[in-house]
Amino acid sequence: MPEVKGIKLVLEDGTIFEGKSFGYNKSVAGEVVFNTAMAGYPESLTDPSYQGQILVATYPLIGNYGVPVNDTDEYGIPLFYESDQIHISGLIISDYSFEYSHWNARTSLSDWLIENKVPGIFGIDTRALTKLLREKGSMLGKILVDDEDIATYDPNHENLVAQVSIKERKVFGNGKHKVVLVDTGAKNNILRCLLKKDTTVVQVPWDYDFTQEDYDGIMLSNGPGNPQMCSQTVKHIQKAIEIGKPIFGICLGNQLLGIASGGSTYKLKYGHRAHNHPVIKVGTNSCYISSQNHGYALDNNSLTDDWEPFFVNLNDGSNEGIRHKSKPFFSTQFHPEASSGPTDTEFLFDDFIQLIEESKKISNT
Ligand SMILES: NC(=O)CC[C@H](N)C(=O)O
Repeated sequence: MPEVKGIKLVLEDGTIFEGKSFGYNKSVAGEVVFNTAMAGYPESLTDPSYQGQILVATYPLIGNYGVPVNDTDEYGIPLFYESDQIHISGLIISDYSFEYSHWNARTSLSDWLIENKVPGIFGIDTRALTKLLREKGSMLGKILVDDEDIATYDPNHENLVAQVSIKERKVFGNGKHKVVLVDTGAKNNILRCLLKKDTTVVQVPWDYDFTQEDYDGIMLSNGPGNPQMCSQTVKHIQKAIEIGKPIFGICLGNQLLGIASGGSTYKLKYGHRAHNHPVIKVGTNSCYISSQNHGYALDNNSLTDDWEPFFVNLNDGSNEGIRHKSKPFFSTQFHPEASSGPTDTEFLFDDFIQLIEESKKISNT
């Protein structure tokens, strides 16, 4: 790869951070967001919810464990990645570890970024950058190589879900509960968690009318961008609400279930991207530490009469999930499948299967 004279991050407010390249030397534009997780960069970089975003890792040393081999499980699902490609547009870090060591490392983070044509900058004061993003909110930005300039790009004006969703219906496993996974950018760990529970998972594109399937439950996945862009998925969710079989939504799935039931969303100032967000289960004293990655939130006050907040964020009071007051529908804004992040709320997959079992019993009587 040709050497570059310089590489910099330019924010929409004009702030410039100069650094050194350790990825592919290409200029890109997108939304600049930060994640405070201490580990899990292979999972974050391949999370489809980051489509269109330039990611700032606040943990000061990145790259020390390389990136993993691309082995797959018995269903052909990658064991260590959340999708088949890198979804971030660029990576901004403080210190890059040129040495790496891990039992399953295949290559270095730098080589992986270069293979995938994704730029990376190190030597950035990520503390100063993050403080700025916290004060002013997430900003658009550009990674510029040498003296090049490119147009600004706001990913939230696009239907990013259509870019990352699978194109064809796909079936995994052969278990007793048939779950339709509505893929608006699904992370692989949602599939893995479902398949551990004696399910057959039918993964379908974001705009597919899944109500035509003979299913026991619906899983609404995570996904990138502004939830208001997914009106086609919302239309099908409204049909599924009428049908009445169990529905479980995660992250974008929470926002879409909320919109389908009459609620509204808004953009958070700088979003939640971390492994340590405390959420309280409404009506209890139970607090869970959760993995999160979202820039939008459902407005707790916009929920319609049949719905109530399920979880609330203990840092800022924002919505972290909803549930129907009488029907088997619930969702979370955080990631119970984690990957990476704490697995404390994975029990929600058991709750979902239990709802499926109860609903099957009722329809058999
Ligand atoms: N991880 C997700 O599903 C994110 C949902 C949505 N794109 C947001 O940023 O709020």
